[in-house]
Amino acid sequence: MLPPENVLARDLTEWLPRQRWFGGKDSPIDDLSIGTATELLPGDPGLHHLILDVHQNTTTDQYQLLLGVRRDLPDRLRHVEIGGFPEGPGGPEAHLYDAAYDPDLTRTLLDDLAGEASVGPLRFHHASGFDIRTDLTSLPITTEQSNTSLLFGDDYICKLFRRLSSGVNLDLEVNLALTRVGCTHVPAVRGWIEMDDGGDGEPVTLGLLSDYLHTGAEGWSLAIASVRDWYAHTVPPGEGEWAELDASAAGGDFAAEAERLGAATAEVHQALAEAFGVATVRADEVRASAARMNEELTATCRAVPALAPHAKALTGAFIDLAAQAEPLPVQRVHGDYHLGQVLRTESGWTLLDFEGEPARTPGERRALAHPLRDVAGMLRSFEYAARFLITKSGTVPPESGRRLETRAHAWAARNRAAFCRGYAAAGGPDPAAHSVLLRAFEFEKAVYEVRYEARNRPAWLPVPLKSLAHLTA
Ligand SMILES: Nc1ncnc2c1ncn2[C@@H]1O[C@H](COP(=O)(O)OP(=O)(O)O)[C@@H](O)[C@H]1O
Ligand SMILES: O=P(O)(O)O[C@H]1O[C@H](CO)[C@@H](O[C@H]2O[C@H](CO)[C@@H](O)[C@H](O)[C@H]2O)[C@H](O)[C@H]1O
Repeated sequence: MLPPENVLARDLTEWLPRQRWFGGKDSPIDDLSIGTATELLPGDPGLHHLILDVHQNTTTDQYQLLLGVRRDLPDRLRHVEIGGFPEGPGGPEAHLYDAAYDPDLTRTLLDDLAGEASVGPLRFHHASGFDIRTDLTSLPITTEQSNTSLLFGDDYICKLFRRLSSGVNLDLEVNLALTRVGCTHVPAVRGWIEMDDGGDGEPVTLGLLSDYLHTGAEGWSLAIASVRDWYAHTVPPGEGEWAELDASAAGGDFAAEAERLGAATAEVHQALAEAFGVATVRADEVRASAARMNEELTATCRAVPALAPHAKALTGAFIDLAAQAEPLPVQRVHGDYHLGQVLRTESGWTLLDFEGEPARTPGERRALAHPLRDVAGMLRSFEYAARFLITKSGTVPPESGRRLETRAHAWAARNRAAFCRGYAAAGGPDPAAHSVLLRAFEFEKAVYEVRYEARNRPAWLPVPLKSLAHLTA
């Protein structure tokens, strides 16, 4: 049983803005209502699937929540408690909580996927001919995420999309299409959950079950380990400045991996072109894109004044793009490409999360783009990795800021070059031959990052700002 809608809506309005994956943190919630409520498991504990309609300013976003209801809430679930009902002097009789963290309830998802269940408006599917194991216990992963993913044993990862959009989810669509054309750089899709109608006749994807690559190491962690080694690599007495050190001599050099990652990226771009086709944008459309990049810059400077000192240099890159505009080939791309979206397994690099940037509209995320847009995303990520330790921790050697900055720059430059080399050698458009386009894409992404960090992780804001200070100097 659920509490009255107004009580539930009140509790959720208070709880939602504190969630990492909530995309509307920069303005208050004007109204919240329950779009659909579907009972997936009756009893105590009980499981309900909710779609929340969240109204902010002039927009309404839909979020998905698995709501658990228990009479007694064990301590292990206290941190995900949302509220309780009915309210009374003796405390609530039942507790409401985020059921993604409750393995007693999430096993229902595997049962429903295995059985291709239909429950109310929810449809569960498995990949044709694949038998889903149902004897696995879930564990939520703890990385920085826009969605919530559950590990089922060592076998599967189930991504539950938090903010929903109408139509087939990009991640599902792209993964299925890449698998169809034989691309081995994505994990196999084993099942998905969708809802009949998002209000406009289109289905809405709610979840995606894929093979869990349990031997994989995240690109971000590998890169950070390499940067740490690079900072710890000390100069033998009397042998000069850090800047003169040979980065290849430091333990944990990442350049060979960066090069292989560049090659895998080019192969995925070719597979995306094969699966979805290639189009051409006219020169005037490229000029319009450059103008949009600049408008975004202006708006972001207004929202985050710390960006303003870099505005002139950024505008210069967008003006150069407009001035040299020519027709460009465009295709489906990753759209939010960074080191947290790639896993190194024993057989090579795997790409994850084709959903595009969470702060963009569904239309913007699906838009075709020149493949160097993804290359620019990864170059930004090398900048982030190089500067993360300087900005975020006090554990780096006690050297002066200038020397650390020099060292950060050397790591980023080495890995940027290796990635681009691998990308071009594997048949991608040569980044060196498109420097104006690449710079504009990189600055566009940096502007997005400044806004993203200001909204979601203010403590990270100095990371893109410091890198911009360097790139625009
Ligand atoms: N198939 C997989 N195998 C192993 N780990 C995965 C897999 N898919 C995702 N992950 C891990 O989960 C993290 C978040 O996944 P991602 O799809 O990027 O979620 P989000 O859209 O919420 O950012 C990844 O950075 C990776 O560490
Ligand atoms: O992975 P998501 O699809 O949720 O992407 C969003 O969050 C990312 C951070 O988790 C953010 O990426 C930025 O930070 C990364 C380090 O954490 C860095 O490697 C990226 O280069 C940087 O852009 C991403 O921009 C955002 O859309």
